[in-house]
Amino acid sequence: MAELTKELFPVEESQQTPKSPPRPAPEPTGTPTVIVDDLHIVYRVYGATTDQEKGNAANALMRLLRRQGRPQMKEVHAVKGVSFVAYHGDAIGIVGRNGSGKSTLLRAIAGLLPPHKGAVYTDGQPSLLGVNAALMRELTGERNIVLGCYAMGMNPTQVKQRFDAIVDFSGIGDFVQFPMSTYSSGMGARLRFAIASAKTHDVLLIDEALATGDREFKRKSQERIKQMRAEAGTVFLVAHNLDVIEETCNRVIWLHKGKIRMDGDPETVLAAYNKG
Ligand SMILES: Nc1ncnc2c1ncn2[C@@H]1O[C@H](COP(=O)(O)OP(=O)(O)OP(=O)(O)O)[C@@H](O)[C@H]1O
Repeated sequence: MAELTKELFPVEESQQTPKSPPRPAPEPTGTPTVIVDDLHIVYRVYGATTDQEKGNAANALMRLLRRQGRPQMKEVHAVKGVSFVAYHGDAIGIVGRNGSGKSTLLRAIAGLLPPHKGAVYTDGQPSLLGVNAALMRELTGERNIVLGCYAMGMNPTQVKQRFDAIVDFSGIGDFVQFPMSTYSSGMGARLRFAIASAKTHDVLLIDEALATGDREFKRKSQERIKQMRAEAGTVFLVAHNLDVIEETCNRVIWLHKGKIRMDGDPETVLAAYNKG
């Protein structure tokens, strides 16, 4: 998740505007699965300092004294009036600079963040698969597979049926018997993806999950995403690696400072994004 100081690489507005007018989003291909209607997400950060308060001893002392009273509150307007409709079979890549609101949008679609204004409607249960997805580090891979499958609504017979395939797909081998705290970040990400993709999801939200796997795992996971699309779910994918998005998605949404700058086919949107 990004931090407050994310806007590290601002560029001129004029540089970011695509030369050709944005193409409309692709024609609907199925029934709507996710409707995002004028969505606004605002974070409230307590104890934040203002610009005038930074940087000297007197201000630091004042801050210390003020903390005895009510903490200061700062609002971060992370998503600003985003609207779109996603359909069955869509794999939508979300691109944008650091801090543009990609992870926030995914978390809002997953129902983890309440809208400040507007609404998200989903047909079916959205599942968010992020690099920090909730597996338990102190438990073994085996235990996490079993608990993860139960958490996704499988019964014991289904868990037994899928267990070996999950271990195979993750490629972690004998490490499955060790606590996840002994895994590298890539191994953890692979296991998370293997568990989450063992089930057909109505709406699967993937946040950078492919970024840490090696080349072979990336190839396998792209195949799996294609398969999930074919099984009529909707996939959202946030990744900084644009090749992954180009190869996996049929549609791309470009977020800029919390707003949609472009929504359309990958070729057009990524070309404009790369120029920006
Ligand atoms: N928990 C939070 N509390 C306060 N502000 C937050 C929080 N999470 C994100 N933000 C702010 O919201 C804005 C959007 O952040 P977000 O993480 O959604 O962007 P992102 O596009 O996913 O960034 P990145 O590419 O770096 O992951 C940023 O200004 C960020 O600082």
